Amino acid sequence: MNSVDSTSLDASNQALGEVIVSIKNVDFSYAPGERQILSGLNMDFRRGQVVAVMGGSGCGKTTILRLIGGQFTAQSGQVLFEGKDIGKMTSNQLMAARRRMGMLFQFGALFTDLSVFENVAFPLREHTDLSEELLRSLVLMKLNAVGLRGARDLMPSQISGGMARRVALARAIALDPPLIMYDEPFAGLDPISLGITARLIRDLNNALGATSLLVTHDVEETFEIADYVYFIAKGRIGAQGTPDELSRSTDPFVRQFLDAAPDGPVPFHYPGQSLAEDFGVSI
Ligand SMILES: Nc1ncnc2c1ncn2[C@@H]1O[C@H](COP(=O)(O)OP(=O)(O)OP(=O)(O)O)[C@@H](O)[C@H]1O
Repeated sequence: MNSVDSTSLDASNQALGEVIVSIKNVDFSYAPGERQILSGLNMDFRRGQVVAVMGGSGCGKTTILRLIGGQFTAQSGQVLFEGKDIGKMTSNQLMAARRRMGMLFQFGALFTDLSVFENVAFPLREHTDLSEELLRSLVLMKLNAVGLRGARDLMPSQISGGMARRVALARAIALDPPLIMYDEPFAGLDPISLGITARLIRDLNNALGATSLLVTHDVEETFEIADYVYFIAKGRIGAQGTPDELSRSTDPFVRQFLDAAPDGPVPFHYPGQSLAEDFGVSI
């Protein structure tokens, strides 16, 4: 189903940065005997790249972030972060690894009782012993990078949703993480804020020399900023390639996403009983 032939992929891979996260043959379900969410999943995330993970609702995109963050462990296979198996780390090693991962969760919730400044300062206060002066400079630099240095003293209730997302972004990069994970960074944003956030994700990634992993449904913005895109289907990779390669793809699965078709290889209905069984009628 892959839209890219493997020979050209191998050749282009050699010119790319080193792999920072590697998912190797991962099988995962949330509990024994429950539905298998991921099966035989393989993915690589390379330094310097913005990589998007897309796919139908409930296909396991957020689960992939949780495996990388070590909140859950795969039943088989490996999730390697900077070459080390996340699933085999001690809690101290895992904490150290997490300090090297910036996370922006769905709707990027801020601490409502802390100012914009203190929200961004929070991870620095938690994880470093920086002097107040140095901390102030770092926070203002991060706020400057997202265009909100002037908003430092405002409370979350005093800023717009788009601004709040940018503060959350500044907080996610406070510790200069080599890996930044975004879960639905564009959810609920108006088109202008959405465009600004997308551009910021790209620009911050370039400025930090980091790797950004983006779980999202917004094809247009994502294809503008991503270097590489994985489409997940049935617990594994349904298609992968650069935005250009995927845009030219004739694969029905890829087309369903790009053309926003309601039904296709990805079914509209979550698996369940038939209509006849639920409504007691023969259809
Ligand atoms: N903690 C959990 N325990 C049990 N099942 C879960 C848990 N979290 C998620 N699931 C199930 O795992 C599947 C994958 O969920 P996940 O959140 O990874 O999907 P997703 O692709 O991110 O979806 P969406 O795009 O709708 O956010 C879903 O069917 C969900 O119901």
